[in-house]
Amino acid sequence: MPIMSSQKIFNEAEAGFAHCIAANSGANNTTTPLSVHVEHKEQEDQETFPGGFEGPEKKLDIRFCSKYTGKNSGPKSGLRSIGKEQWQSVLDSARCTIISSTSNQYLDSYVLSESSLFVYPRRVMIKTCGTTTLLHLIEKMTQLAKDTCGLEVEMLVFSRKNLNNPGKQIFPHCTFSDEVDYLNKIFNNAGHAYVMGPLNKDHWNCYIIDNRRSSTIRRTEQTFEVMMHDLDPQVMKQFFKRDGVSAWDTTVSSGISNLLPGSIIDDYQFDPCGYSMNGMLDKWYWTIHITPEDHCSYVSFDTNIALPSYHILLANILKVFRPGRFTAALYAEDGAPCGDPYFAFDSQLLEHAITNKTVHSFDGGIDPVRLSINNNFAVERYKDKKY
Ligand SMILES: C[S@@+](CC[C@H](N)C(=O)[O-])C[C@H]1O[C@@H](n2cnc3c(N)ncnc32)[C@H](O)[C@@H]1O
Repeated sequence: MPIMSSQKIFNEAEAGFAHCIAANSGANNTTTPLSVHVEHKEQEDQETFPGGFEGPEKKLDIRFCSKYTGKNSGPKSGLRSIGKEQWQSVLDSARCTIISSTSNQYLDSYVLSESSLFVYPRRVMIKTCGTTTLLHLIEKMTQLAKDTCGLEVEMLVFSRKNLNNPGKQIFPHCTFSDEVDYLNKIFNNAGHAYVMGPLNKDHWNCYIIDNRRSSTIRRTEQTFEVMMHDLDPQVMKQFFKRDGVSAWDTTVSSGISNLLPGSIIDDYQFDPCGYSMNGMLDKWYWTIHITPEDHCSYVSFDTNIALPSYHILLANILKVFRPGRFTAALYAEDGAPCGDPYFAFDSQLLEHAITNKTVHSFDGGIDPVRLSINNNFAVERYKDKKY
C-alpha cells in the first residue's frame, strides 16, 4: 500500500538568506564550463502575455522498453535516431518549437520556445510551459517510438506544480483531474495520480505508470526540481535582453554556469525578456527556465544528476536566484544514490522555514516491494524576503 507522511516544520530563518548561502558556497570553483553556441532561430512574433506568463511547466518523463534484444544499440540508437524534423512534428501537437539542439555521446538536448526536450536512446524528458498542450503529443510520440524504434512505454511520470492561471490553459490542462482522465484514456487506466502538498497552496501533482514486466529490473533514477516564485527583482533584471550582452554573458555573470561546472550549456535569451538553458554533464541533463517579469516571476531548475545529496546544489541555486518562496521535489527510485528522500531537505542547512513536507512511497499493483518508489516533496518559504 502507498505510504503517505507529511509534516509541518516551522523553523525561523533567523540567520537569513545570505548567511545560509555563505555557509554553503563551497561549489564556487573555477572550472570553466563549455558553451555551445548554436544558430538560433529568431522568434518571429513578439508575444505579449496579458495577465502574466505561466512559468510553471508540465513535465513528461517517459522510459521505453523494446521487445527485441540486440536492437537499439550504438551511439544514435533508439529514440536518438529520430531526427529534429520528426521531433518538431511531435512538438507541433504541444504548440511549441525547437529553438536549438545540442548532443553529446549520451543524449540529445533541445531548447524549445517553451522549455526543453531531452532524448536518450530509451528515455524522453520533455517539459513545456505557458499554455502549451503537452499531453496532446503523447499519442504521436509513442506511435513514433513504436514505428521507428520498436519501443513501447515502460514507465511514465507526468508531473507539474500548481499553475498560476489554470483557467487560461487549454484542455486537458485546466485541472489535474482532467489531465488524469486524459492519461487514463490513453493508457487504459494504468496510472496512479497523487497530489503532494496542500491543495489550496503550492503543491505538486504527479501521475505514474509503471509497466515493468520483469522483477529483475531495479530502478536507480532520481530527479530533482526546484520551482521558484517571487524572485529578487535585482536578480531578474539580468534576464531582460540588453544590448551587447549575450545569453552566454548572462549565463556566466548570473552564476548559472558555476552550478554544475564542466557542462555543455546551450542558452537562449528571449526578447524582450526570458531565459532558457539546457545543460549536459556526461549522461545527465539539467535545465533552467526563467520568467523574469516582476508580476509573475518564476524560475525552474531540473536535473537527473545522481548526487548523493542535493544540499549544496540547492543552496547554490537559492544563492543565484533568491526566490521569495519555492517548491522542491525529489523523485527517487529504490536504488537511487540519494538514499532515503525524507532527509533530502535539511531545514537546518537551508536556514529557512519549511512550511510543508510530504513523503510518499508509491507501490505498483504487481509486486509492491519491487515497484516501490519513494518521492519526497517539500514546500519551503522564506519567512521574510531578505533582498
Ligand atoms: C524563458 S520562457 C520559459 C518559461 C519557463 N517555463 C519558466 O520557468 O519561466 C518564458 C519567458 O520568456 C518570455 N518570452 C518572450 N518571448 C517568448 C516566446 N515567444 N515564447 C515564450 N516565452 C517568451 C516570457 O515572457 C517569459 O518571461
